[in-house]
Amino acid sequence: MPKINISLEDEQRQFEADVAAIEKQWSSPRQAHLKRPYTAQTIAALRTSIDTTNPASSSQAVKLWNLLHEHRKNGTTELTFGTTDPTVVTQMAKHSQTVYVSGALCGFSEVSVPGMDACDYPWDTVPKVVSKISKSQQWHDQRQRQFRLRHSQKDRANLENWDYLAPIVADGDMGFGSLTSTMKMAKEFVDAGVAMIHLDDLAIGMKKFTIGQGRTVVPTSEYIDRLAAVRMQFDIMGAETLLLTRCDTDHSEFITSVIDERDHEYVQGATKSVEPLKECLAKAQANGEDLKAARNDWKSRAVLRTFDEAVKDVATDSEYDAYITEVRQTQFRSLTSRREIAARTVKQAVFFDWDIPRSAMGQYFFKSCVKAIIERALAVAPLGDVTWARMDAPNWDDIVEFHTAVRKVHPDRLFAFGYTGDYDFGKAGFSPEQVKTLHLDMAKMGIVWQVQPIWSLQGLLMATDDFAKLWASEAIGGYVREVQTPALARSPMADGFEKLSWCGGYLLDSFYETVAGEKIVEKQ
Ligand SMILES: C[C@](O)(C(=O)O)[C@H](CC(=O)O)C(=O)O
Repeated sequence: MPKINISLEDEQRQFEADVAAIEKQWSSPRQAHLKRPYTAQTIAALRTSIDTTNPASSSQAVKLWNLLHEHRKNGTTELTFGTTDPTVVTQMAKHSQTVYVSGALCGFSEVSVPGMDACDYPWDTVPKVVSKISKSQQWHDQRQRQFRLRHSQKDRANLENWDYLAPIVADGDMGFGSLTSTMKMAKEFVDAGVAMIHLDDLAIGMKKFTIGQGRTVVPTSEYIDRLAAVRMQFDIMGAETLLLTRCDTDHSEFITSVIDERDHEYVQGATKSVEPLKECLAKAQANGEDLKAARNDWKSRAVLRTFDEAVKDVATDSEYDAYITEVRQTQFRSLTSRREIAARTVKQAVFFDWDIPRSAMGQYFFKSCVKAIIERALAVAPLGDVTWARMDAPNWDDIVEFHTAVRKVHPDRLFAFGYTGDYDFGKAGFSPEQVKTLHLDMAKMGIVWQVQPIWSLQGLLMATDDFAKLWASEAIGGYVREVQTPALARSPMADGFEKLSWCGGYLLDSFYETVAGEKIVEKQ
């Protein structure tokens, strides 16, 4: 292997130039809001010798950044939906300016063994789908360009000209493993051409929405580390890729560890001396009892409370006032510090044990509230570009409280919001009129990117069901009437249906013609 032929002085000069370029990028209007826990020197030293600092992901990210800022300025919003299918993406491009690749959808349709959205598929599943979609977008852009440019300038006025290169936003879930898995995933996303990815604070292997138990979050410090790992990977690549800091703390019921005192206010403990939950459930299982009922019975016997609530239960009003006033003098108090204040301000002993309720997997009980979500969102905001507080159910007051509080600290913040498929707006107190203008009302709070992530599960399945029924009952007669005729009627130049344009027939011909040396473009 030959040695690298560079003098020590040149190597140093190159390194200093790299550092200066990184610092310049970090102070640009696109990146100036970001705060890293590392220096440009560290990043410059982590790079390879080959310049990889201009990936397609960067131009797509800047396009998205500009689009979202335009919406923020105008009080409007981008509306998109989730898909994994490149053919669907071509039609979205006419109406939406971004595309969403949902992890839930990938878990159903893009894996060898499908399953519920538990993020248990390989970490490169979603990046691969982004790559597929991005290549397809580029191909549609290429074949449209070629089709247009084979027409005279005058004729082009009547041809469609879609922006197929809609920035792709993708689901990075919780990063799928250790920090290095998260970095690898971020790298694959950038290489795939993604414009923005979101990462959340859920615990790996514990993402559960459906079985009557809430979700599990990781400590704030672990959430921050995850996002810092992604930011570092983007920086190593010199990428402008956007990071959407999603927070899944809303309605989470567990936390994996109490290592970070910022979380202590929300951890629940037993306030009665009962047997550990784990033992109670093991006994119930051995006796063939209903585990859910046993769990609920145990919870009512253990009387789960946060430490502050436990103090309130035993203190007089004036004792509690003295306790909470002192607690609030510092923003994040550890349990030890809280216990110490209670010992001084409250006469009665406070029984509180957060180990008794721990699950067999070691989780602690966690009491979610809007304040906890706000604190987490603020803790990670400097590492990211857009913020999303994911909600299990739409709650207008919570939405307003969250966005108002974060905007107080970051007035220019961009926000995202996902409408989960089974949101029951009526049950959540929304009138039909409110739902009609909800996207606009949210836009006014800076929620500039709004997504229906799993449209495929509701919309596409319904459309497919309808068509399958029609085809089975009316065959080609039904097809001609309901599909072919209206599709062809979208001429002139309905995207995809005229002159084999969508299918790339002309592009294919032009490859053959070009190789054969024929002049195919009538230049004006
Ligand atoms: C956005 C999401 O992460 C997804 O995978 O599409 C899901 C969607 C959903 O559950 O409806 C989520 O919000 O967690």
